[in-house]
Amino acid sequence: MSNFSNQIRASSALITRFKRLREFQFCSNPVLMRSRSFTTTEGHRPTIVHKRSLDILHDPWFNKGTAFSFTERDRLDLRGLLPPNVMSTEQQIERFIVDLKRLEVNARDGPSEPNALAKWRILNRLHDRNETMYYKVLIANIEEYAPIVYTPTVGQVCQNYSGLFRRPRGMYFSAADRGEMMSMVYNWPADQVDMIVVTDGSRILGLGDLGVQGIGIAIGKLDLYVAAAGINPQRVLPVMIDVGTNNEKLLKDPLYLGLQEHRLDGDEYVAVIDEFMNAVFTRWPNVIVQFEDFQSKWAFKLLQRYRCTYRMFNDDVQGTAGVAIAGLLGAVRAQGKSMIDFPKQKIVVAGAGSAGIGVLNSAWKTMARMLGNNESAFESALSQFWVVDAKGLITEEREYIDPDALPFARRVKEVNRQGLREGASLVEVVREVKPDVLLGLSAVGGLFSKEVLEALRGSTSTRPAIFAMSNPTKNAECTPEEAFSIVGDNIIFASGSPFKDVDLGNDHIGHCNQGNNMYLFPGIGLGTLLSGSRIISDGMLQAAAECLAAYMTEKEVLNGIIYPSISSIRDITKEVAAAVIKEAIEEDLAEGYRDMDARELQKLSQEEIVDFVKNNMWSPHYPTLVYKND
Ligand SMILES: NC(=O)C1=CN([C@@H]2O[C@H](COP(=O)(O)OP(=O)(O)OC[C@H]3O[C@@H](n4cnc5c(N)ncnc54)[C@H](O)[C@@H]3O)[C@@H](O)[C@H]2O)C=CC1
Ligand SMILES: CC(=O)C(=O)O
Ligand SMILES: [Mg+2]
Repeated sequence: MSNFSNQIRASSALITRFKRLREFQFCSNPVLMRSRSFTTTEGHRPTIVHKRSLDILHDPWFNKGTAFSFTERDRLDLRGLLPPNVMSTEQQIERFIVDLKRLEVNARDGPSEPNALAKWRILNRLHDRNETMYYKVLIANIEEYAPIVYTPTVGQVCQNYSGLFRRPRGMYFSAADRGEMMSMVYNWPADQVDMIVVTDGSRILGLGDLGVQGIGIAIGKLDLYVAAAGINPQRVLPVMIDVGTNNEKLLKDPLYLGLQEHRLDGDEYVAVIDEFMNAVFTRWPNVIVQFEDFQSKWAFKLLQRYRCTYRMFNDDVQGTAGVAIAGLLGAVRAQGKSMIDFPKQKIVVAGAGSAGIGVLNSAWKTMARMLGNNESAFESALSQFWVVDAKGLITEEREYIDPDALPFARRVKEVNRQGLREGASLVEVVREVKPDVLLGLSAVGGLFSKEVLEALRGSTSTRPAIFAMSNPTKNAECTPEEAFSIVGDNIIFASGSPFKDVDLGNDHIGHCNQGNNMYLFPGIGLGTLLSGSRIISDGMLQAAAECLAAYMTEKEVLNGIIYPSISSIRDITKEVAAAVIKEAIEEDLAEGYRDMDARELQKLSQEEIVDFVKNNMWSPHYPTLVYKND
């Protein structure tokens, strides 16, 4: 034992001497000295920790794994608990990425779905070991790994969650917890929570009711909050409200992790959500709650119920609407027209659920505003939309129309004049209307069939736009290959989940945009947090959408690029957050954040607001740790 200790001490003394020598050489080289400030934790204050030894290694927040320095290992009783070689962060990441990539090399037929799930597993395990490194990897490789932690793979993760579940992440409130939620929220270790993403699992992406397994989508969205908006990962909380499931397969599955009873409904359901909202806002009065993937039946009702009382929004209704508006305005510009021509666009929407109706309402209001914002402007704007759901074209003749879809039901006489009728099929509608835009939020993969796309060739637009926005990939209404090959090279194409650009030959690229609410929700949340607004107003949401629309340059939109690349998501999120703050200030809603009170906020210029946002975005780095026993 003592021999062994002596050996360790001797070799570590040697290593220390070698390191000092290297440090000396390093310090005497001014170029290396400059670059050093980027690679060490110098300049960051130490973090006081109240644990040592294995407790540190098992704590993903403090853990640095093989990157603990020798002095730190001594200080924190870690000596002997880690392999002796001290790695830099860069080395750690390289080792991790090599492991991740090995899967691709080994896969017989190239990257495949099981591969994607395996990547998720590896990333998730990294998250459990070392959160700092996890977010470093995610931020540095966002284009590659957003499709793993978010759509499309997150859909598969939710479908398989019972099997994938390892360490718990987030909180679960169930129908069985009624009356207990107020005390339960205190079981969460963090005294401060900035962002909650909550789902009841009733409509996960386009995959339907996945019950308790829907927690995966809340986790995925919050990963983007950290990576894109720089929300501190110690202050995010994924939440699953398990009120049962109507998915018969899950009800019978012996491995299912949730309540095996049918969903609560009516007043009983609302009482559970009310109790949850009351509990979280009591413990964390400044938290922002994002509702995610609630079935349409409840999405609108809960939004109306809470939006004037709590800091909350519904991402599927409001985030999607903003992203769609930005894309629709981009599509107008891509035709070489001014945005103000938007009210002339003929738009066919397939899908009248939470997402479709959210988009329609927002597009209607945007057109009406451009036309003068009066009664006749609203009336005239309405005539630009044709809505098709599972029963076909919605007209006033329909026996029951969801109240949220009612404004968009076409007059029967009017559609008759157009050669259409109640329940007309999508292909008939496209053929007769000859729309500028065909937008899908139906959750039906392949809905934009060959016939539908052929009908769109008759569009009166110089540059028809196709938005196949349903997720995940297999639920997209069509693929970009289908769209470009059938409708033509000149179209604008966007999809909810990522697809590769299409090679059109002759050095031409058919650009595939990702039209996903990920471009807005992180900025809406961050902007609300930093403004200190108690609610999220329509104006704040509109400002977010306009900011995204204006982000793209004229050259980009003319090339068919209407959304930014995901690699710039941190930058676009910063701009969106600043736009949200500016609007909150203008509407007199901003109450300030920490040292920046409402009056100080009001004095900031546009650039200063952007700097304020930037300075409050968390970035992953290892702080120096110091033990303190109290
Ligand atoms: N790209 C993005 O950012 C977002 C995409 N979505 C996607 O939108 C889809 C729908 O979401 P929700 O509106 O909440 O779902 P939902 O289930 O409430 O609505 C689906 C709608 O599609 C209609 N529909 C079904 N079959 C149809 C058919 N054959 N033809 C035309 N319409 C049909 C239904 O009648 C219903 O109105 C999901 O796949 C979701 O992933 C949702 C939010 C954001
Ligand atoms: C993107 C998203 O929120 C959805 O598909 O539901
Ligand atoms: Mg969603």
